[in-house]
Order: sequence, then C-alpha cells, then structure tokens
Amino acid sequence: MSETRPPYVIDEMISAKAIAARVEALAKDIHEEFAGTEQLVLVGLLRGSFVFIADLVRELDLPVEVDFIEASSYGNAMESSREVRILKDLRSGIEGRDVLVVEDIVDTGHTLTHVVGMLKSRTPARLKTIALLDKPTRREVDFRADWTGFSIPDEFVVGYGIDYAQRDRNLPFIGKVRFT
Ligand SMILES: O=P(O)(O)OC[C@H]1O[C@H](OP(=O)(O)OP(=O)(O)O)[C@H](O)[C@@H]1O
Ligand code: HPA
Repeated sequence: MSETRPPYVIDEMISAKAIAARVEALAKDIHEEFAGTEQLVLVGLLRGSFVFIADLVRELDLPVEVDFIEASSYGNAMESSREVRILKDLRSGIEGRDVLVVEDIVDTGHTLTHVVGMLKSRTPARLKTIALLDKPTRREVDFRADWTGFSIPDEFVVGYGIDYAQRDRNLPFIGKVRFT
C-alpha cells in the first residue's frame, strides 16, 4: 500500500483503563434493557468495532449471537465520502429478533443512519445502537445512538479498533492524531 499519511504523533485522549470502566458500565445498561431476551444479536460494524465488541460481549451475561456487517465510507481518508458501501452483510436473519448494533464512532452519522435503515427494513423485534465514541459537533445527518461511551470534540482519533488509513487500530487507548 502506498503511504497516504503525512507524519503525525498520537496524543492519548482516553486511557485503556477509562475505556474498560466505561465498557463495564455500558454492559450493565445493555443487560438491563435486554434482560429476558431469548437471544440478542450483537451486530458489529467492521472494521472499527472489532475491539469494542470483543470487550463488550465478554461483559454481557445474556444469550448472544455475534454477527458482523462491513461498512466503509472513509477509505484511507480523514473525511467521509458520505457514500456508505456495504462490503459484507449479516449471515443471520434478524426478523422478529432483538438486535444491538455495535459501532466504534459516530461522526457525520452517515454510516449508522444507513445501516440502521437497512436493518430496520428487516423488521427486528427491537433494534438499539451503541457507539463507544460520539462527535456530536460533526453531525451531518440527525442520528443519536441509544448508548454512547464518550462524547469527544472534533479531533481525528485512532486506537481501540479505530484507524487512520488502516494504521493504529491496535493501540489499547484512544488517541488524537496530531500532524508534526
Ligand atoms: O459517522 P460517520 O461519519 O459515518 O463515521 C463513522 C464510521 O467511520 C469509520 O468507518 P470507516 O468507513 O473508516 O471504516 P472502518 O470501520 O473499516 O475503519 C468508523 O469505523 C465508523 O463506522
Ligand atoms: O475520528 C475518526 N478517526 C478514524 N476514523 C473515523 N471515522 C469517522 N471518524 C473517525
């Protein structure tokens, strides 16, 4: 892959410890909402949510199925193309089922708006959304997740699954990109 990134450093914004504590609290909320469910389908949005969903699912003491959709709108850029491409769909049907869509970040809102619209047309019993991060000041379409881990300012962030041009997903914390 050709280099698409100018030089940058990463400043820590949210520590791994703070993330873990927040994920634990979010799992309690999810548990409360879905207590008694026959089976909850956790739908992770690839690729960014793979770390969050892995941590969240292990905090959930509920009967769960894990499935994934791959959606992409940024490519290697820092700006949304506003065109959400579905590269991989769910394996399972969700009609009449309880569904929780798990996302890493809501920025412009285009990705979750598109995915939630697509999933609602399949008539699940309940469809809720959770995002680890939210950048409310960047919103271009009106979208609010049912649960949010952290509301953050307008900074380009990486780590804990989130990338800059496919790099830095493996950082255990959330950091902001600063060009040098
Ligand atoms: O609210 P939005 O402006 O739509 O941005 C949020 C989406 O952007 C990123 O995905 P990306 O397209 O970079 O794909 P990735 O998950 O594979 O990194 C991120 O993981 C979210 O899915
Ligand atoms: O801040 C971000 N970082 C990485 N990918 C993203 N996709 C939307 N917002 C971001």
